[in-house]
Amino acid sequence: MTIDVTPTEDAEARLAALVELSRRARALADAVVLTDVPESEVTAVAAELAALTERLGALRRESPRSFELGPGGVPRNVGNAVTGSANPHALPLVVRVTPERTVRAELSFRPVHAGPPASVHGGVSAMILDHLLGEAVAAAGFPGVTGTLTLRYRRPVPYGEPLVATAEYTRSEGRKTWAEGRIALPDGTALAEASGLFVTPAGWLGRGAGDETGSKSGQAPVRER
Ligand SMILES: CCCCCCCCCC(=O)SCCNC(=O)CCNC(=O)[C@H](O)C(C)(C)COP(=O)(O)OP(=O)(O)OC[C@H]1O[C@@H](n2cnc3c(N)ncnc32)[C@H](O)[C@@H]1OP(=O)(O)O
Repeated sequence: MTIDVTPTEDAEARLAALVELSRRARALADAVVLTDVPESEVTAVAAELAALTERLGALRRESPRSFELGPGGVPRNVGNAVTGSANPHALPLVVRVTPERTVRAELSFRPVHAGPPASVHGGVSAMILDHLLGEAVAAAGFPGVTGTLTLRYRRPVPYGEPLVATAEYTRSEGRKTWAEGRIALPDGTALAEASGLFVTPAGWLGRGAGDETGSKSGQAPVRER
């Protein structure tokens, strides 16, 4: 995997502007799903948005930014659909690895994530848990891609309320690694639970810290098996 940019002061300032643009785009999406303004106003705003989209499209990349090194050599993935601060689709989820190598994220879904009345679409919860389980296997030294993901939806997941998502590695066998996770209320009441099997692609084995496809790319070093 190649690294997109060498960070410079200008690149960081430009990224900060993209992060702000993404934040405003998220607010726009929520405004779209909640607006009750008259049709004429909706039509006028749609026309303005078309013009803005054209301005942004004047210079286009082939794909969103991927893994890259930020200041201090810290890996990041600002274009990621779940965690990317420069991707309007992302919450963005901020994932922390605990000293025990479990992972944890505090999150709050928004109206744009609605599925059933007053609650979050099950596929959106699955997306968050898929990512979090992936972070858990990576934190344990067994990075991989999702092979299977199983969810149990225990209670409706609300939007607009603080929630906590956690996940942990459970076991590994050859290139297969299992993890479990959940989205819960702050008091620990589980709303959605997930278990998943992740497969380390054969091409990732034998790569560790310092390899171009290892830690430099933001992918955790692969543990000996
Ligand atoms: C720090 C950064 C953290 C980032 C976290 C990111 C989390 C996001 C995770 C994702 O969303 S990844 C995107 C969704 N997943 C994919 O796109 C995966 C697409 N599938 C593939 O690329 C390949 O099918 C895959 C790498 C999963 C397997 O291909 P292989 O050719 O390596 O599998 P192979 O046939 O050699 O099988 C190896 C073992 O895995 C098992 N296996 C393979 N695919 C499986 C599967 N899908 N489900 C369960 N088991 C599977 C297979 O049975 C076998 O088990 P055994 O060793 O016991 O025989």
